[in-house]
Amino acid sequence: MEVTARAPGKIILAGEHAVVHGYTAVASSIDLYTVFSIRLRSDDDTVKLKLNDIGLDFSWSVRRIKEVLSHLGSPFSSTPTSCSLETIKSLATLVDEQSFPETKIGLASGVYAFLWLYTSILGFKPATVTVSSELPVGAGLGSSAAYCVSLSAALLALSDSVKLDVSQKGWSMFNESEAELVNKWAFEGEKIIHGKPSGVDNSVSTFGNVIKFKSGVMTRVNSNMPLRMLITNTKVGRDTKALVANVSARKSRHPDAMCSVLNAIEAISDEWSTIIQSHAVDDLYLSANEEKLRELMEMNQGLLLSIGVSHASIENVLQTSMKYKLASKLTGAGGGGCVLTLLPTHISGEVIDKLVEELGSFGFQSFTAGIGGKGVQISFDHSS
Ligand SMILES: Nc1ncnc2c1ncn2[C@@H]1O[C@H](COP(=O)(O)OP(=O)(O)O)[C@@H](O)[C@H]1O
Ligand SMILES: C[C@@](O)(CCOP(=O)(O)O)CC(=O)O
Ligand SMILES: [Mg+2]
Repeated sequence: MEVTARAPGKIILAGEHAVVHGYTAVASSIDLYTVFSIRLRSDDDTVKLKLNDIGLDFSWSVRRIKEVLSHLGSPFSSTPTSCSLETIKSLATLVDEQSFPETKIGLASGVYAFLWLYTSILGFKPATVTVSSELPVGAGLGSSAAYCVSLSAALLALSDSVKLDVSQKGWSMFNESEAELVNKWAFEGEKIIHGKPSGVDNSVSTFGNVIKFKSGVMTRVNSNMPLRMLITNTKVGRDTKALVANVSARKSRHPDAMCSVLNAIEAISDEWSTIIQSHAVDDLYLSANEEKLRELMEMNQGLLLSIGVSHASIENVLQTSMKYKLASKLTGAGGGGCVLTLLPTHISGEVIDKLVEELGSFGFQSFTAGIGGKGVQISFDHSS
């Protein structure tokens, strides 16, 4: 039997970075998924990991994994546990032995997260594990969270911790307490990749839809507004962990100024959630709300620039969309990656095409994605 789990990426509508410091963010799932498939093996004693998006394959013998992690005793745990620094070092040994290419070393933390979640949830069972994603990796659309959520979901489906109906056909959902367990394990994985994640990305990937998130607490937001965003990938590589650390360093250098900025970002998130929950009584009301969101995006972006997470490529997208009277803001950690441009309902397809073409002339790639769909899902294939 093969177990497959898929988890969506996300856009942060308002409040990235601020949310790491306990201020509110509003985020939505998007219909681009990361998919993990796991097939347990009985023919040999290896754990094989195929990372299709980055073209890397790994193979560890169970004996070697046991040997390297022997200081942990038995890593099986029914409750989500954090990976210690000492254990990360041991996991790095396992990865180094497979001669990880120097040019892709930034991706190694994802493999550490894999090894931690795998051995913690499933123990030392041989298997073939494959991951592939529709999300750009490291571009602000929450690929790290979708990776950790789909991996945790597939592992838990094979463990004794959750009891799923494996005879179900097609995609099925976890119940609330199972989803909560998936989310908690995924957060432990995100910690390995991000250092200090807020938890907003794994929560929206697990539960889907639109959420408000503050100090580790998620609230579901009932969006009643048709939201359309153009997502532009600047293709400038960046690393969430480094950007989050830079913001924290700036906060300790300028605590009062940063506190004011983060408070202002929180006010923007709160207003976002109020606006999208309101019911438009007519077209006039809808365009007035769209205009408010446009201004909130402009303000949020200005504040993100002030905390040091914008980038020349992001500013280029802002300037270009401004020519079409459209507002944009970075999404995720910034420093490159993806930018959101709000597409109001009245805008014509022709204008969008022209904007996409102009953005394309800089080497950027723009696309739209469905906003606010389901969270993590699981499916079982008995044919193999
Ligand atoms: N499909 C994938 N295959 C391998 N690693 C992945 C994949 N998706 C995410 N990752 C891991 O997540 C990291 C990117 O996370 P991050 O810097 O937070 O960017 P984002 O979450 O915005 O895409 C990568 O360096 C890698 O370790
Ligand atoms: C910057 C931050 O708010 C979002 C990071 O998103 P991403 O990994 O860049 O997709 C960090 C966090 O909330 O953990
Ligand atoms: Mg991430």
